[in-house]
Amino acid sequence: MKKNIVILGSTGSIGRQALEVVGWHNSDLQVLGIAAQRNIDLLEEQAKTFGVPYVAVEDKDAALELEHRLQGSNTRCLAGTDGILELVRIPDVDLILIAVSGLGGLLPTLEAITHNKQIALANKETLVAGGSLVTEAALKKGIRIIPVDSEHSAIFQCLEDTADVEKLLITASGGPFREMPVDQLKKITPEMALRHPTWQMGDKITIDSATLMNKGLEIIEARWLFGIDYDRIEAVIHPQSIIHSLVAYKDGAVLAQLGWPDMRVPIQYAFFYPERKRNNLHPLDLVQVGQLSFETPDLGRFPCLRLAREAGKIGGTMTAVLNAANEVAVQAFLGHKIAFNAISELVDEVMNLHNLKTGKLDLDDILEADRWARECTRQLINQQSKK
Ligand SMILES: NC(=O)C1=CN([C@@H]2O[C@H](COP(=O)(O)OP(=O)(O)OC[C@H]3O[C@@H](n4cnc5c(N)ncnc54)[C@H](OP(=O)(O)O)[C@@H]3O)[C@@H](O)[C@H]2O)C=CC1
Ligand SMILES: CC(=O)[C@@H](O)[C@H](O)COP(=O)(O)O
Ligand SMILES: [Mn+2]
Repeated sequence: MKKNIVILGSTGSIGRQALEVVGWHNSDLQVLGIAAQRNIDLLEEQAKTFGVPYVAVEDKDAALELEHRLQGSNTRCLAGTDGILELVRIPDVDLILIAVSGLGGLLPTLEAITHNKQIALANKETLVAGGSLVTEAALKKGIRIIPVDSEHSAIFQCLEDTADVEKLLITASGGPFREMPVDQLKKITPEMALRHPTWQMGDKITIDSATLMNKGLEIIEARWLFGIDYDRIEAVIHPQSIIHSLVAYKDGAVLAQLGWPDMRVPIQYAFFYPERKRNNLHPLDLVQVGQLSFETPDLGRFPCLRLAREAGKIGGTMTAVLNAANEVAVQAFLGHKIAFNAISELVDEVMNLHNLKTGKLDLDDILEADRWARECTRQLINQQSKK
């Protein structure tokens, strides 16, 4: 019997690769739903190519236009966040791939858990902002979240008994500015920061990789996925991106997962877990790779990594604030409104201004912290631009 899947964020980098994986395994996988924010041209094409019965578009005007275009076809169009949540609830759906960017992943993830759907999670912002809420809900329902983020997929594949784990070692490429003199960092343009050395990804995560916020977010993501405390999660720079992460055990053994930097591998793994399927990807050739090297991250050069770890340790609403401030700052940088180093400065300032809430958080606490931090970051950006 085919596995019925829904792909949220199908027009993005992960979503497009996920559909490629579906194309390799079309006798095992059926796409029942796809969703995006507003790229209706690609959604329409994907719906036709994969015979998808439901599409959802977050932007309501774009949804109306797509609904019009799909009249007379076998595809039904749903609109807005409610439409995306409706997609998640389709009774026959077995697995939801959450591959939207940003906090837009939180509500669909919670909805998927409520409706007992298996989750393949690419979106890291969901666990950064709402890790306690999401993992508690999943635990209560007995739902296992299969990580798609390459490092977390690697750890998931290497993980035996968490009680025996000494440390998780999360690898980082170091981004395009690993060796740039610190005094030149403020001259970085979005075009320079979008040239990732090893991975082809969406804009937001590519900027996060350049600031190393991505690694900070991934440390928080790992804390929630694997229940390991922050002191036992380390980031290590590995510029070749061949080792996707490692698990060190108390007896001195270290397990790692290796492969070319290609997200189709963790996507396929999550679709078929615990089964492994053959595909036509080039096998890893260690002789061709030649050398694997490692460095300690430079926290002076990359303050975002330090800030993320601090936010994680503070806990409560602070990680939602870190995430929201970063999302707003990254968009402002991409829009040429602020300098590269202003991203970390803004996140730092917003974290300092935040009135922390700790203890058991509900969804409203997280959404309110997110709303406050976005507004605060925007105000700080506006004040700066008036100077
Ligand atoms: N790309 C990668 O290799 C990796 C990505 N990830 C994580 O996966 C997630 C997706 O990344 P990536 O594919 O690079 O991102 P992209 O920017 O390439 O794609 C984002 C996708 O999400 C859609 N989207 C954005 N916001 C919403 C929303 N509110 N509601 C519905 N759809 C929305 C976009 O639609 P539209 O096209 O209409 O704008 C698009 O389909 C991120 O959280 C990222 O951190 C993790 C590891 C690797
Ligand atoms: C592919 C993937 O999982 C990304 O999160 C990747 O890790 C980004 O590269 P960096 O290691 O440079 O952050
Ligand atoms: Mn990653």
